[in-house]
Amino acid sequence: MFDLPVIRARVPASTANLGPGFDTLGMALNLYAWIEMKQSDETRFYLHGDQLKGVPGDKSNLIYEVAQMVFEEAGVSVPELEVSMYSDIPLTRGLGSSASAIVGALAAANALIGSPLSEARLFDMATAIEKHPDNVGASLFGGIITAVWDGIHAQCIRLDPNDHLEVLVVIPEFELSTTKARGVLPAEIVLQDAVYNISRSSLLVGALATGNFDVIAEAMKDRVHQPYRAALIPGMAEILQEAPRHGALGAALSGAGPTLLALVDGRAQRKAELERYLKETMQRESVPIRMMWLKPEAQGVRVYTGGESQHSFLDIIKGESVL
Ligand SMILES: Nc1ncnc2c1ncn2[C@@H]1O[C@H](COP(=O)(O)OP(=O)(O)O)[C@@H](O)[C@H]1O
Ligand SMILES: N[C@@H](CCOP(=O)(O)O)C(=O)O
Repeated sequence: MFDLPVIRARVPASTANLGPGFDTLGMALNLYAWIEMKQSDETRFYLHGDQLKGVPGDKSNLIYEVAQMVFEEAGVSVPELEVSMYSDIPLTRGLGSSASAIVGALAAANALIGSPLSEARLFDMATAIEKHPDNVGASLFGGIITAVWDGIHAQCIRLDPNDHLEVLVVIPEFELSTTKARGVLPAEIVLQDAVYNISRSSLLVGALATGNFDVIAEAMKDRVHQPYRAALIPGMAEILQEAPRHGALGAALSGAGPTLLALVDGRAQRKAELERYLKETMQRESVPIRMMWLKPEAQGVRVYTGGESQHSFLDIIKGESVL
């Protein structure tokens, strides 16, 4: 019965939209979740680290549910699983924790049964579960992706991130679910706003593809979702407008928020100024935050197929070489 291998997967966090690319642009970040999955006689979850507090440790866990979708699709039965997980990706903050769980579960479950499903099929399934392709595409393929979904199939083009691109994230100490942040959006937008966003989103893809950073401040502006979501995040409207004056290439809400993100040219000398500006602005708004310098992650989900190890799961992920 227990003839299936032990699967370990490392999945990157992601930031979606990058301003104007609502539900289409995504970028993987060098912040990760790790999942170990194996067949078991009884379903058990081992959830490690501060970021997974409150996540269910039974069959209602998203990872178990998504893994079962893979088995069903492939026509195999693996009803009981042992899942260990550690994550550095904060939950419900706009850094793609749900996408990382979905992509990690899809990739691990598929590998567990010998990878019968193609990457393209996993992308379709991930998008159908998450409902938009931006985060899941970035976690699956890494780099920067520009994606479309027709309700059945997802397609994307992946760009290698420019080596000089760095990302400063400002993570408020409160949760904002994607469902709530989508609930404040209007059902329809006017033509001028559509043109405003299409032109900037296209410019941004061009800028990121060519390394022409000069246009990024303009290219990250948005009229489709951020103006509506700004009411949910004190300090956001000011930061999006002013961050370029303090050393950012441009700034945006990360995904559905509440995290704010500044793109930065790593060669610039104004990182301390930007940090100070962001900290002071959020302090003035009485919003506790933490800040993190990140880089775009070129690699998407990485899957390791192995056997039982004499090392503990946490030791294994700390020293990735023994994966
Ligand atoms: N490892 C996980 N296991 C189970 N559920 C998870 C996991 N990670 C995230 N989730 C689910 O995803 C939700 C957060 O998703 P969402 O509101 O889209 O925010 P985020 O921007 O972090 O993706 C959590 O409240 C939880 O229900
Ligand atoms: N395009 C989506 C992205 C949601 O990202 P998340 O990381 O907040 O889940 C949206 O803007 O609603």
